[in-house]
Amino acid sequence: MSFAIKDEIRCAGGKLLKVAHQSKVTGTPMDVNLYLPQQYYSGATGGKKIPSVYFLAGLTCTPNNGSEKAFWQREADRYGFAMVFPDTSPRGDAVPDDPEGGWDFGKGAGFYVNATQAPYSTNFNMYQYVHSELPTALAEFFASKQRPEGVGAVDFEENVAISGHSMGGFGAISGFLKNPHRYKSCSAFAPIVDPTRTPWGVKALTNYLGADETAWREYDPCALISDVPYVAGKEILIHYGTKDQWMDPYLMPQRFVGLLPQSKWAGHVDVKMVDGFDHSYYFVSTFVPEHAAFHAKHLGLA
Ligand SMILES: N[C@@H](CCC(=O)N[C@@H](CS)C(=O)NCC(=O)O)C(=O)O
Repeated sequence: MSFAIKDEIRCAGGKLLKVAHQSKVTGTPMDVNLYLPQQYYSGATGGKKIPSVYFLAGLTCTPNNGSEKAFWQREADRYGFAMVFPDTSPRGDAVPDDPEGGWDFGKGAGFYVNATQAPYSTNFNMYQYVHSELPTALAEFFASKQRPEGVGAVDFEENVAISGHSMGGFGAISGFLKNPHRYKSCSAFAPIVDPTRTPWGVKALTNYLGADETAWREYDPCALISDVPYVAGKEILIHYGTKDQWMDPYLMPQRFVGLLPQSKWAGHVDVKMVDGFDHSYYFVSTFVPEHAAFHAKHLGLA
């Protein structure tokens, strides 16, 4: 599968590539931003492939929000990992949107699930897109590219970690717990962890998966943290700001946090409440260095 490189921007010690490709699972063109760190260009990896961190953005976002405002790039250079910033939904005139005209569902709000309900099921297959089609497509594309002498190879499929913000934090945690062998580590900034009981989650899951709540369990962090057996060595790091304007009733971490001590993941999920921070990328960018160090450790870089 081929990607068109729309822009290649010098950034920190590497480059930010804005690319686009035709997705089979969404049936639409998809934009993706990639950050290739300085080690990619210098080849200074000791012969090892450069691992990747996937960052899933929140409601209303495109691949640009995370790559412009989260400041992952210097951290990627520090440890030597690539960043993948996918879009948050399929887009285009043929893609059905929120009939209510809201920004919390439809375009820009794919919730990283595979929709089963018409008319959304044709395009809104963001779970399969992010966790399967995109990594395979990136691996194939980079394998097919002629690498100049000394340029490092990137691992988009095996030595990989996942992170996300808000709706993207939900996508990162649910994707990680549904595939606990696939990602080395998971982190989230202000994630929606109780989607079956909070307005953004209920609206999205009803429309994408139907009114039968048993279908929601497949993606629900509260259900998954209780049901999924612990996998040795895996950890989840989560930050919330105490002044997050969406905390109540949209994010609502209380039930998830309350389930942790009895869960199989007890002791392996670190939820940090940080005083005075809100929901914005000022909050996200402040804690990206801590998340980068966490992922670097799990990716064997630190
Ligand atoms: N109406 C607001 C609310 C949605 C919102 O807060 N989105 C968060 C994620 S849940 C976000 O990252 N917004 C874009 C940004 O801050 O760059 C917006 O359009 O941004």
